[in-house]
Amino acid sequence: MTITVEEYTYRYGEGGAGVLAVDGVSLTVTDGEFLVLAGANGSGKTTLVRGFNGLLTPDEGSVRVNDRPVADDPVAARSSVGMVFQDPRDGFVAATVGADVAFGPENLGLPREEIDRRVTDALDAVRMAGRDEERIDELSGGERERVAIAGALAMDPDHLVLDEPFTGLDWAARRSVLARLETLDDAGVSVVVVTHDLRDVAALADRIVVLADGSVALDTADPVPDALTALGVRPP
Ligand SMILES: Nc1ncnc2c1ncn2[C@@H]1O[C@H](COP(=O)(O)OP(=O)(O)OP(=O)(O)O)[C@@H](O)[C@H]1O
Repeated sequence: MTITVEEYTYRYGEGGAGVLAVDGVSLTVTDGEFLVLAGANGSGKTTLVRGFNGLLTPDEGSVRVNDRPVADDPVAARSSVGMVFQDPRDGFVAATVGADVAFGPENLGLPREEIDRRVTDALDAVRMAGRDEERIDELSGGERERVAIAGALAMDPDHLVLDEPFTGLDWAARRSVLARLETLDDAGVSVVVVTHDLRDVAALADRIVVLADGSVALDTADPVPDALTALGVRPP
């Protein structure tokens, strides 16, 4: 179970004429690996991870998920790679918390009891237990982010990618989500967390990859604080 990125290059703009956002990145995320992808604003982190499940198609290079090219089977990639973005305002498909988290598992055609079990479990992990009936448009920003994380957890993906997941989360929710990520990681799920602040995740990370100007500037299990600072990343 791996995500394999080879020479991923992506340019924004009509026909790829604009900004070169990611410039030939190669990266493998293995089974049960906890990878932190860091880098200053605009270094290409989001553009890179959006290719992991086919939300973006690279102009050059390729992404394979579990040895299958994403371009050949984007539907398989989307169920295998769970993805959560910061400020998931437009990402909700239902009006209430429980219905939204249940939507993914329902589409997998799972039995009702299994769906209910996953929804309960995922809401518990983000400290939203018992709030199934609440309307998403009446939640705070951090609560909405927690629902989005629960939605990804309920899919039970092989890989979980979280783009700036902790920014809006209070300390209790943050600790709870981190504990769940650790459990999943121990169970063999690979976890990719995008951040420019390593304090929350340094203890869990197996490896830290730092992007600068769309390229890999650092790929290490044991980063030197000065090297991180120089790349615009706050050390743990
Ligand atoms: N929709 C877009 N249209 C044009 N350029 C874009 C678009 N999205 C991102 N870019 C540019 O691509 C580059 C990489 O952006 P990206 O969002 O991948 O960086 P990031 O590392 O995730 O940044 P941040 O830490 O701010 O989230 C930046 O120069 C950015 O201005």
